[in-house]
Amino acid sequence: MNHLIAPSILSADFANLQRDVEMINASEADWFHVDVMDGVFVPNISFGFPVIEAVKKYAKKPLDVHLMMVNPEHYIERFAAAGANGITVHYEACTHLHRTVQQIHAAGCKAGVALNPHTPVSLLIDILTDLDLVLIMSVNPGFGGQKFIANTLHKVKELRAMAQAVNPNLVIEVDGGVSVDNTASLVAAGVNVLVAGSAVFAAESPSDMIAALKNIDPGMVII
Ligand SMILES: O=C(CO)[C@H](O)[C@H](O)COP(=O)(O)O
Repeated sequence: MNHLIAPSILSADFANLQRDVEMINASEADWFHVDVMDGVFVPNISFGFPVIEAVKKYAKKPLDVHLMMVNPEHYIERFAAAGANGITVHYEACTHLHRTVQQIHAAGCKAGVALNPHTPVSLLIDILTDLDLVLIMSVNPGFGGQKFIANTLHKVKELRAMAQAVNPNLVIEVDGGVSVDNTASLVAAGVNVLVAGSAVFAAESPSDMIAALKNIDPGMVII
């Protein structure tokens, strides 16, 4: 599949949230990426159900909800009810990851697992067939505007090779420091979904930047 773009509303202007949501609706973006931070799993607090419900009210594209929180299994059904189409939990936050993935599917959502930069992709081998998506964090989660960690490219390639045998339709997503400088390399390595926050919202024209990220040709890059 062609790669998808998921602008992260963490970087949106919350005083003008409806405007930013409508900009994404009208742009070439494919999904909305929604970052939930609890102040425990990550050293930041973002937003919860009311903001997701507000985005859902205007969004015309799927909501990809990334839970950076401990005990996500306590809240799966509420995130689904708030409007999530896909829910991603962290490997590092789930003691019973397989059960939590089943719970996400039972709530009617696509199921994803996120890996922090230090977590090897090989740890997912026994759950890969159950997943719709793996999110490889390319920064330490908690804040937008950080520098892309270059080792992410190796992780993407390794995961794509692992998935080829057991789950060739696995969606690989990357989040953190994504920009026009690394998009082609990431797509060439096997990424399907690029999350971009500050690259989009700090651009002079966010919708033009979304188009630029979307239309990069991975064939131009040798990695
Ligand atoms: O949530 C994040 C980190 O936890 C992401 O980095 C954020 O979604 C994207 O921001 P940016 O593109 O500015 O790195």
